[in-house]
Amino acid sequence: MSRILVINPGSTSTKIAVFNDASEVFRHELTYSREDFAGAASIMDQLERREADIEAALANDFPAGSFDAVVGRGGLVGPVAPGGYHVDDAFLDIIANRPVLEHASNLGGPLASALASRLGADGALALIYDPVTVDEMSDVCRITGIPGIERKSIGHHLNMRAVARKLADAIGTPYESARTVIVHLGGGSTACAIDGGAMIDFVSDDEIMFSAERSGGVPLKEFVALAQTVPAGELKSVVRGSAGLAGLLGTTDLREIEARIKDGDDKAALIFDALALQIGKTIATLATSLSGRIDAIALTGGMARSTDLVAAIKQRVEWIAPIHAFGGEFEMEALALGALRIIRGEEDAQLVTNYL
Ligand SMILES: Nc1ncnc2c1ncn2[C@@H]1O[C@H](COP(=O)(O)OP(=O)(O)O)[C@@H](O)[C@H]1O
Ligand SMILES: CCCC(=O)OP(=O)(O)O
Repeated sequence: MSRILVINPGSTSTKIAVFNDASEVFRHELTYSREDFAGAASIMDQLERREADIEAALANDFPAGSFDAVVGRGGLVGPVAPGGYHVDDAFLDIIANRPVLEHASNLGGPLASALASRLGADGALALIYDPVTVDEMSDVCRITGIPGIERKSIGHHLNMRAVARKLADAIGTPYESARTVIVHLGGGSTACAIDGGAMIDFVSDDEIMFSAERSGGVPLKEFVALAQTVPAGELKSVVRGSAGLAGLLGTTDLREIEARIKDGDDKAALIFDALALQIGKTIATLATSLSGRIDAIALTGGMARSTDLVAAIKQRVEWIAPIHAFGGEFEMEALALGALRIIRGEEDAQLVTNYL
């Protein structure tokens, strides 16, 4: 039996789980407020506190030597192939000194490395799996109208690939030959088109659909004008954090918005309709990348738990292909199963230096 520690750092939480082979035997969520990290100038400054909290949460049940592998969600390391990666010095150097973007998932690798040393058995692996910057985009999908600006494949690859496999099972088509569109709907929303097992096109959280707290795509002329009025340090929060449902309706909680609609709030109803429309437009865009030949579409992430939102999206785009909802995320399971395949030798863990 192999024992695997799974770590998933988010902006306000660290989710941890322990798996004995493929069976989850322990799960815990450590939550944080803004004040907890008030003294942390960068994401990496949160490392010590998060590491100590994970060790404390595991101390009673899992002493030093307990784990064969520690696998983290992460991070913005740069364009790499899908799969598992050793968290080695080169990986840690990139994440600490030149990540693609500041994001909580950058802590996944450093936490996996530190905890494999402290709690791992002899030779325990420190891994990440399907990092946020997996890139399989086809060349034609990268092009924009501005020389030097290319579209990027940055988002929820880990959950999307796990859901794509579930979708393939649900429709009875091998994952490797299914043509699907997968949409992750959460704090940030991203989406991809899959053909031949590869994510050949990818829509990031700043391109089309807005989400709970991110802007999606906006008219550039308006944005350039706005950018001239906002201090440089505050611009990021205009598109990430204070945007989307947070900016439009003052809450990131879709359940609260649905309650407002039931109470007769017309503005909430309009924004909800716009949310479904923008998600539908994202799906239609990716349908074009698959030349319209699509077996099925999957909706996942927290917002895919909303039956009303799923119905509103279906109404817009079910003409493209059947739509399946997989509410929530499957990241912990995906990380554990990826690590297990590596421990069993069914898959090789790679080195980021092979790509970067
Ligand atoms: N049962 C539900 N019904 C409607 N919306 C939900 C439900 N559960 C979660 N959500 C919404 O999903 C969004 C958060 O998605 P999630 O994937 O958990 O986010 P994160 O990106 O932070 O992990 C929020 O807008 C939340 O209100
Ligand atoms: C940075 C890309 C991945 C992402 O947006 O994750 P969250 O929605 O968890 O912030």
